[in-house]
Amino acid sequence: MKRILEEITGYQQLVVNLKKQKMPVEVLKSFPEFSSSTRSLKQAVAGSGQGIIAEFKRRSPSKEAINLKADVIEIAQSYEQMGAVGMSVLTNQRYFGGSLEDLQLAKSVCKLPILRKDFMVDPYQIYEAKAYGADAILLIANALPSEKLEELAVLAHDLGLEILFEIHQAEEIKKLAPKYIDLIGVNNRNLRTFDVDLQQGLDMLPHLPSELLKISESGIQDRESIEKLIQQGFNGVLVGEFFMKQKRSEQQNRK
Ligand SMILES: O=P(O)(O)OC[C@@H](O)[C@@H](O)c1c[nH]c2ccccc12
Repeated sequence: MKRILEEITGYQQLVVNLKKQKMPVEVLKSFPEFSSSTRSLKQAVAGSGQGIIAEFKRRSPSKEAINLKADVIEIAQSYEQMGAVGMSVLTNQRYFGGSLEDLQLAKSVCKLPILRKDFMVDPYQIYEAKAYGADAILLIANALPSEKLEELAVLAHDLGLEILFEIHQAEEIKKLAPKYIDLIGVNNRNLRTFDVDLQQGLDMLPHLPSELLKISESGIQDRESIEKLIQQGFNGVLVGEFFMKQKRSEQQNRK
């Protein structure tokens, strides 16, 4: 599997090409969700003791298959029942087996704020996110130059979308002005090597602005880790594979 970050330049070209085949921004603007108000992920995390953002992903570049037959409707509803404060939906087909339709469905069957999890490289994707019902988008510090991050952040905020700004090293926080950051996502997974280290994320906490909400992302495989991360200062966690595998065994047990 090729390394994701190295592919982002190629990915940028892919989005530009797709855009040509896809609907114009004017059409996206006519989607009902485009003019509806957003649900705040930031407030949901701030208002909860341990803000669990539960992620929907069928596969991943580091693990391949996770839960290929997963049904987004069923999972969105069960995440809500389980007490998650938000849901993250992978819309990337190539690496994660997701789609914008998954996002749209998730939004329509639960009341949770929804994060569009994808590699955002072009303003078109921000319009798309809004049109398909996202309440927040992901921006990865390491993936783009500061000017591009700011351009995407300005547009996202103009459209009423919140921003989860993902970093893997403390100094990356400087790549985007704090006014654009609704939530900081500390990714425990190195996107180049796929190595996961929860302690590295914990060690970053003292170096991050105290007034911003912090989410620990990736590689969280049990309840104890969630508790530890929250106790030590994270405001929330983002968990994908662990929950998706639980759902897969529930599905299998029912058969
Ligand atoms: O499945 P995990 O290990 O719990 O990880 C979830 C989430 O953090 C991960 O999917 C992720 C973190 N940053 C990303 C950037 C793009 C795509 C996916 C991701």
